[in-house]
Amino acid sequence: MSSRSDTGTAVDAATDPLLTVEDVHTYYGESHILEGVSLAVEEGETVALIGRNGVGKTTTLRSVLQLTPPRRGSIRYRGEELVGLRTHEVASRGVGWIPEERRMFAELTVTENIRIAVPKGGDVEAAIDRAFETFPALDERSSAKAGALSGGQQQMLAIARGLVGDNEFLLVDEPSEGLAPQIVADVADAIAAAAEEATILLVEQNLPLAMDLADRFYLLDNGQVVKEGSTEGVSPDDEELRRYLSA
Ligand SMILES: Nc1ncnc2c1ncn2[C@@H]1O[C@H](COP(=O)(O)OP(=O)(O)OP(=O)(O)O)[C@@H](O)[C@H]1O
Repeated sequence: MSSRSDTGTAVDAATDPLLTVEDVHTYYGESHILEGVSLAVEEGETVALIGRNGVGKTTTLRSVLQLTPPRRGSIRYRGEELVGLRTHEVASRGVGWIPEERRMFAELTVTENIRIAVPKGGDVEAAIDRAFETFPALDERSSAKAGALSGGQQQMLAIARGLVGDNEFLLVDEPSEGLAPQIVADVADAIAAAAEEATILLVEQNLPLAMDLADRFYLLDNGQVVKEGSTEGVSPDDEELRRYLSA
């Protein structure tokens, strides 16, 4: 939509979304996994990507990161085309990835893990202080080896590492996977804290969690978006969503 200012100049009232995924087709070999996925994430939003196992949620994140480059379609970040870039080039634009397996250095301490996630030239001590401020539970375990942390604490550390990596946009894959319900609540708090600092595209099969954390959602099925909308007023018991999510 565009409007006119008093001086009569055309002003673009709508700004581009931070991330625009348009008609993306991604394959593993001959397997056509994403069959024309389109979605958008506005700056400051948390958007959930939901859907049952194997529908293409992780593949969507991998497509954005150019880990599995799409064969067709467009993915724009701040208006710039990402398709054709290398993954490190996407990362250097401020796009961080928190994969399901929560990559970290098990033999290093919590503090060391955060320290090495700070980009070259960054203020390491300030970044560590800020991470511990955002995630006090990590502060309490600062000298523990990452490998000795609980699953929930490891997830928190993975999110903290994503944030200190100077990322304005985080792709978070299934943070609640394999965690006990009371731990999931802590991880939800950590994501909510991260959402204060970054825009988030969150893959999550835990519907109540996704609805709680996200402003909007996209429901994927068989490599296509079949439903999207605001999470406001959507019940985690929503029958249609549940039907799509049950295996
Ligand atoms: N490296 C790969 N090579 C071939 N097929 C793959 C590969 N990775 C994923 N797939 C297949 O692609 C499809 C989509 O997988 P994807 O991981 O994107 O699903 P998902 O929605 O994230 O589900 P999940 O929660 O199980 O990860 C699945 O059928 C999966 O078996």
